[in-house]
Amino acid sequence: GLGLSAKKDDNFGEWYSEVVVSGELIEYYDISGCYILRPWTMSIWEIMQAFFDAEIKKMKIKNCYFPLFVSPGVLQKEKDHIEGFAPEVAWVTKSGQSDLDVPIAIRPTSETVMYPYYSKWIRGHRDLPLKLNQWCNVVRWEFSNPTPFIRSREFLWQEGHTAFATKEEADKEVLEILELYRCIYEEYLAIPVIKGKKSEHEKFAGGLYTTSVEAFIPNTGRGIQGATSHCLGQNFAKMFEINFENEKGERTMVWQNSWAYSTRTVGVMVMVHGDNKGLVLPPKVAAIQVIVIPVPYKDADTKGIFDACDATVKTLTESGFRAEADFRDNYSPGWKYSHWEMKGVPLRIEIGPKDLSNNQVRAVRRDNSTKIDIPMASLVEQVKDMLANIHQSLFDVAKQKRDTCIQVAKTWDEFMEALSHKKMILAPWCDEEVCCLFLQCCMYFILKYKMKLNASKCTFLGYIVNYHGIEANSKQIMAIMELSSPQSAKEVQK
Ligand SMILES: O=C(C[C@H]1NCCC[C@H]1O)Cn1cnc2c(c1=O)CCCC2
Ligand SMILES: [Mg+2]
Repeated sequence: GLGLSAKKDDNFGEWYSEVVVSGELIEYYDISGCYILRPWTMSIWEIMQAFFDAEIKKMKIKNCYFPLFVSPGVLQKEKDHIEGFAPEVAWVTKSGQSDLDVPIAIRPTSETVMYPYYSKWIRGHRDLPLKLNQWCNVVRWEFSNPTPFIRSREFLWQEGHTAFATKEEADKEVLEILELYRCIYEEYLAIPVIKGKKSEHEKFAGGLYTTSVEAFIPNTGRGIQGATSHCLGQNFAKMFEINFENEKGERTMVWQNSWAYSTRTVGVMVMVHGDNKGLVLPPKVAAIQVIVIPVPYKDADTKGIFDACDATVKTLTESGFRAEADFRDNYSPGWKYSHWEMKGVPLRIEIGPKDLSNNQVRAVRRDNSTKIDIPMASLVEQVKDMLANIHQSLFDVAKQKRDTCIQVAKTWDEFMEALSHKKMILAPWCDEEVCCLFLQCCMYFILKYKMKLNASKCTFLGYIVNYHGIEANSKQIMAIMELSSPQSAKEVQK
């Protein structure tokens, strides 16, 4: 088909909705907030899953699978955290023509599904640590504007649920998992993230403390939560009576963690790296890293060109790269260039009559369109370098864009100034209830006044940056503004 009609910097929302479809990641579905994940998405998801699954297996975390359905009794068990979310819970009330006598909830997350069984399975200290994870879908009947990958009514994720005898073990694992999430974003998706601890107000209500990796979307000037790793303390152990007899024979409650990342990762990758020609896939997660296009010339040696393409794919595949050739005879080379650019394939190799006679190929980078001629003899070496370069360059560009959006604010006026310019604000943060509440109110009126809209919710995430070094020299806090909807961010910009 033709190129994108919306430009990324002119109409970000439009551009995003279009590029996820044109790039063949998503097909829209007739139920609002639900999307079809096409193979181009699943291949990205599976590459990340393979990494994360291998890493948690090294940590002796085992996969399991709990039912999709939650009985109402247990769901209400966790009072303070569930009631804030209740409207989002989807229920099954009928089977066929007949009503169920008791409606059944569909899991929005699995604490209440799993923990009654943790209580049953954990008796003595020898049953600890109990460390389980599941790869599954969850359903949350969101009301604010649905966005593919970022906010949908059903999504895929992994959810880890672990139980330990001591707080020290739990605290340690929270950060080990957070590091894996940083790795997914920075080493696989080439997206810089900030590790942080959420404010009391923003943490998971059922937990003790929440850590997360926060990404930044330059086009909206907003932070976005990338993944979370919570220490639940003994809150759920108290509620679900998950206790054990320790070495001294005392009955004591377990210390728990829960952690997740989801298909939201794919949406963040599209938003950060995509451009007006389409998707730009970081090489580590590209199902096809190198696409080889034959450029036959009317009377040129077409067979020779095709054979050279085959040989190129074979050599690259044998060297561990994901390479394919596009031999379709019903599309022109030019059409194929645009098609594979739209799908974000990191590297294109063209082989025409000249390349053939010079025993070389023409390589074109998707991220910055630079072209180089590569002698067949050094094909593998140079493709390896180019793909590594593309990853690093995608990361550096994203980091530079984010860092230029970080503004230090030490006074209220500086804060306001930065806020109105779609900045990510680095400000001192005391996390005192009063101060936080005051800030919340001010933010609400600012947004309301500025936007003459009823700002549905503005989330002010205070962060204690646990970065090495920063914590040593000051309690500087990364405060990340996440407005609840893109249009409100645009309004603030005006
Ligand atoms: O899901 C979590 C916490 C935790 N769940 C397990 C994985 C890690 C982390 O996401 C928070 N949460 C978010 N959203 C909802 C709920 C909820 O508990 C409960 C019901 C409705 C929607
Ligand atoms: Mg939610």
